[in-house]
Amino acid sequence: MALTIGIVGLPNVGKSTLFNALTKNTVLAANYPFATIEPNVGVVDLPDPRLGTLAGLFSSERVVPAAVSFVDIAGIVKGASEGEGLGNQFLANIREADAIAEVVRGFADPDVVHVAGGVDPAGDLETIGTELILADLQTLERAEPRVEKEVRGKKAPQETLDAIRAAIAALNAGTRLSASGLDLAPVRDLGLLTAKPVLYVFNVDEAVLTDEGRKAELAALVAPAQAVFLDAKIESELIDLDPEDAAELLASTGQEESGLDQLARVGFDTLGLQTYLTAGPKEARAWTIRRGAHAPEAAGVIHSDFEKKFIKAEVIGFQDLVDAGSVAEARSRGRARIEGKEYVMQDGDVVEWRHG
Ligand SMILES: Nc1ncnc2c1ncn2[C@@H]1O[C@H](COP(=O)(O)OP(=O)(O)OP(=O)(O)O)[C@@H](O)[C@H]1O
Ligand SMILES: [Mg+2]
Repeated sequence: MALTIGIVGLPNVGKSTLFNALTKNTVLAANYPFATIEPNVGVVDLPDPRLGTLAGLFSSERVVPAAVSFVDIAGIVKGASEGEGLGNQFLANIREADAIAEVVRGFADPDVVHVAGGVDPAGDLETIGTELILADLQTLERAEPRVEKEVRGKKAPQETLDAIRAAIAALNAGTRLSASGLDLAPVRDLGLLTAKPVLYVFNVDEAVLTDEGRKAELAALVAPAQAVFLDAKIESELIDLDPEDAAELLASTGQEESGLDQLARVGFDTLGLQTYLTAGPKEARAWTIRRGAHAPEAAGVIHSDFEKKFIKAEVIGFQDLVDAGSVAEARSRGRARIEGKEYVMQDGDVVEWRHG
């Protein structure tokens, strides 16, 4: 499952700095608005310390973590839907994304220009929220006459047209589609942006990172969506440090976990995803599945035949395996379970599939 997160936000708020830190790439992060024009795509490994442990137990040659790809696009300004700034055509680059990470500026540095005049997280959230709604309205209003014609020609079901009209009404009332309660399945192909889950990344400085009250205020602006607080500039320094120095730098800003690890974790959570693990002499590997997925669906992530010809699975909880020290010992302790089609996967299950 290629999980893709599209990064949006105003110009000059630190999207590319964050993207660089995520991907250890060096895309142009520059102190002027609209530094990014072409979209950048980077694939990031989801950090998972369990894989190293598994690789040790199985003497695996390599470790293959789950991956998340991030897409960094140009900044969006107020009026983008009417062509302000660089317009909103760049949003097309994230139509395929599974989720959106919205970067909001919370850092003060007066040397970094803010396109709307001053640091104003609430105002920025409003601006981007509105532009995403307007972008979806454009998409839907363009689709409506085409689908209407298709319905007349019996090439599309009436239900698609109804869904388009209901979505237009919700957006005109200022409601994001994900909060509209509408069944959006008939319009899935349109890649509507406000239908995607969003998480918010507040790009802040040390003053905010160490101020629990301020963080609570910012989190409240986006609740019930999740908020991650990080300093994109520090994150980009962290990735060049060895683990000890990195931990020290983090601790000095009052954090236990790097912002990037937080982002990966919260991103998975927002999307309702989890991972299960496989291990052998070749590789120890994490696989991305939906929370609540049954065993055959999880097997299908490796190969569609595993799902079609699913028979059963041998499942050992990660901690049980570590405690036992080997699969053989876990079996003799009765910790290796044989599970069938109805089994609901748990995060960190170590699995061996049996298929026909
Ligand atoms: N937490 C931070 N504290 C201070 N400065 C920061 C922070 N994060 C980013 N910056 C600075 O802000 C400037 C803009 O960053 P960046 O180029 O990443 O923004 P962007 O959102 O990608 O902009 P654009 O939309 O123009 O591509 C850079 O000079 C960067 O170093
Ligand atoms: Mg940029």
